[in-house]
Amino acid sequence: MHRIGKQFRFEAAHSLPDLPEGHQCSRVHGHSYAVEVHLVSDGELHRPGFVVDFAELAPFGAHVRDHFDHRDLNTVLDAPPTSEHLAAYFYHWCCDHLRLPEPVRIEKVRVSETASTFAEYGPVLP
Ligand SMILES: Nc1nc2c(c(=O)[nH]1)N=C([C@H](O)[C@H](O)COP(=O)(O)OP(=O)(O)OP(=O)(O)O)CN2
Ligand SMILES: [Zn+2]
Repeated sequence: MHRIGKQFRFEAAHSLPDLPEGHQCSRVHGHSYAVEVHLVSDGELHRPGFVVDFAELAPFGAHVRDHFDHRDLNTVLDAPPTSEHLAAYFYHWCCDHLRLPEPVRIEKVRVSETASTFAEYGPVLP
């Protein structure tokens, strides 16, 4: 199997509802988010030796830039803007919008709010 990925970064604010009183994340605060899109393929490489050109992920970068960078994430997502909900949203966006040749698949999307945390979302493996 070949695995490739690309990282996208954006700055945004959020607050998280339904947390115990006094929890620091119930206050509005910001993160420098990192989003990684991971692709996997068990097919042949394409010249000059690509699973796909990383440039095929450019539409995702544009979506992140246009709709997430320097935004209040509570007004962007329909769900509380946790790392988990963001990872699921980005995974489904990539599945719906990226045109990837068979047998290339989106393995998972990983979202990090900080250098020490992450959440991943992808299909259940057989
Ligand atoms: N499972 C999750 N837990 C938390 C999330 C989340 O999205 N998923 N988010 C938060 C907050 O957004 C918070 O800003 C980040 O949490 P945390 O890394 O705990 O915050 P710190 O940078 O202050 O971490 P320290 O190690 O305590 O410095 C919370 N939890
Ligand atoms: Zn936060």
